Order: sequence, then structure tokens, then C-alpha cells
Amino acid sequence: MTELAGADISSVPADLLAAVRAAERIVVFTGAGMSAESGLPTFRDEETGLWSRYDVSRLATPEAWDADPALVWAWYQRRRFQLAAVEPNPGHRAIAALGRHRRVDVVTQNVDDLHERGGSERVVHLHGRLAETFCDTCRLPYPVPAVDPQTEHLEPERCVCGGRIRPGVVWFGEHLPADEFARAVDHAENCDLMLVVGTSGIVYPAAGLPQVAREHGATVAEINPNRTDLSEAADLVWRAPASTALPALLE
Ligand SMILES: CC(C)NC(=O)[C@H](Cc1c[nH]c2ccccc12)NC(=O)[C@H](CCCC/N=C(/NCCC(=O)O)S[C@H]1O[C@H](COP(=O)(O)OP(=O)(O)OC[C@H]2O[C@@H](n3cnc4c(N)ncnc43)[C@H](O)[C@@H]2O)[C@@H](O)[C@H]1O)NC(=O)OCc1ccccc1
Repeated sequence: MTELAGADISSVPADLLAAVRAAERIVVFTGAGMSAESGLPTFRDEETGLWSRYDVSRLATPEAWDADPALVWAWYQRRRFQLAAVEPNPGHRAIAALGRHRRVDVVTQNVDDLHERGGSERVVHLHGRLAETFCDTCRLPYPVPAVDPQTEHLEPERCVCGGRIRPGVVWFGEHLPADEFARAVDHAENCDLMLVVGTSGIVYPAAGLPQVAREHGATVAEINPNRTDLSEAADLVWRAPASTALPALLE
């Protein structure tokens, strides 16, 4: 792992720029840090992180849904409203621009739609989308209700089959959507360069994708102001925030 010294914003690490320029097929693997500068909280940030304010086991697991669906539903509605109030940042837009001159596939753990709103057309959502809901019994898809939950609890609506309408996200202990995960593995196995942006690399099986790319000969470059569990396995590391680092790669 080469920590690119003096990698201040103004100077794009030459190795990384060379890798981007040489790549014909790039995968951009992202986590919550990608959307942090758009104003969405990350998960593990001590102060602002979602998991430092909410108990994940009471909100993002099938058990939590069975125990208190109104608490879980209200939480996801609040996150939807928060998402509607923010915009893609220059990092999201730079990824879309990168994809104009070669093949770029975005593989994201994020349930927000900021990559698409930033102009990216090829996006794999490993952990689902806030913009989707479906019946927890017959899996019939439903439009997302525009109810702004003023309270801690909001009863989810019912499906014609009697089931409850649940958020279209992957909860802890749930399998990832097989087709999305298979596409992500295929992209990782066939790319020249994987940019790992804004993820702590703790949640599996997603966090195993950079290793898949490396084992198939790709260069793995981490863009993250902080050290992560993936830093050691990265060929190049740029300690920089996404919304300034990614546009600099377009030079
Ligand atoms: C916690 C972890 C140890 N647990 C898991 O990984 C579990 C269990 C597990 C499976 N395999 C394992 C192997 C080992 C250990 C555990 C497991 N995995 C699962 O349950 C998965 C499902 C996981 C998906 C869960 N759903 C999410 N999200 C949707 C919901 C929702 O959003 O509410 S995960 C959610 O958390 C994760 C958060 O991580 P990050 O995105 O990386 O965010 P984080 O805050 O941690 O880090 C932010 C980073 O950004 C950086 N940053 C900050 N600002 C910036 C900036 N400006 N620019 C750049 N970077 C920045 C920071 O420095 C930091 O590094 C994301 O994946 C996100 O999607 N399913 C499953 O394996 O199914 C099969 C199965 C089935 C039954 C039984 C066993 C196995």
C-alpha cells in the first residue's frame, strides 16, 4: 500500500492520475463518506454517525421490523425526507464525467440516489434503495408514500395481501439481492482500476469486493480522509475528501 505523501488537494497523486488515465474499465466502490459532503450523515462517525445516534439492531434488522415496524418505518421516512433536501456533490458529478470517456461502473453500499442524480447511469445498489418499498410478505412493490413523519412512530401501510409495506433496503442478517451482487462481483473481476471511496470497509460481503478486484489484477485505490480496514489491501491511498479528490482526477 503506497500512502501518497503530500497528497494535498491541489496536487493529484501522479500514480493515481496515471492509473485513471490508463484504465479502460473503472469500478467506483462507494460508502456513506461519498455522500457526507452532500449533508447525509455517515454511519460510524463518532459525533454525527447514524449508529452513534441510533441503535442499528433496533432499526436496520428484520427482528427490529417485527418488534416495532412503526419505529422502523418512521426512521426510514425521515431519512427519505433528508435525502430529498440534499444534492449530489462535485464527487458524484465527477464520477459521471469520468464515465464519459471510458466504462465506469458504480457499485454502492449507499441507499441514496445521489449517484444517479449526479449523472451516473451504471449504478449497482448492493444494500437497496430508500426510493423503493415493497410488501414484506408477497414482495409486491409499492410507491413510496410522501408522508413526513413528525413523530418517532409511523404505522407502515398495508398491502392487498395483508402484509406491511417495508423499506426497499437490505437489513443486517438479510441476503443481498443476488442479481445486484453478481453484477458487482463481475465488475470487480473485470475492471482495471477500483476506486474505493468513503467506506470503512466493515460490512460484508460488500467489503470483500476490493480484494476480488485485486485478485483479478486490478489496481485498488482508496480515497478516504481516514485509515480503514481496506487501507492495507489498497495499492494506492489518497487521504482526501471525495468531493475535492474525484474532480481532481478529471484533469
Ligand atoms: C457490521 C458487520 C460486521 N456486519 C456484517 O457485515 C453483516 C454480517 C456479516 C455477514 N458476513 C460477515 C462476515 C464477517 C462479519 C460479519 C458478517 N452483514 C450482513 O448482515 C449482510 C447485509 C449487510 C447490509 C446491511 N445494510 C446496510 N445498509 C442498508 C440499510 C440502511 O442503510 O439502513 S449496511 C450500511 O452500513 C454500512 C456503512 O458503512 P460505510 O458506508 O462504509 O459508512 P461508515 O460510516 O462506516 O464509514 C464512512 C467512511 O467514509 C469516510 N469519510 C467520511 N467523510 C468522507 C468524505 N468527505 N470523503 C471520503 N470519505 C469520507 C470515513 O472516514 C469512513 O471511513 C454500509 O454498507 C451501509 O449500506 N447480509 C449478509 O451477510 O447476508 C448473509 C447472511 C444472512 C444471514 C446470516 C448471516 C449472513
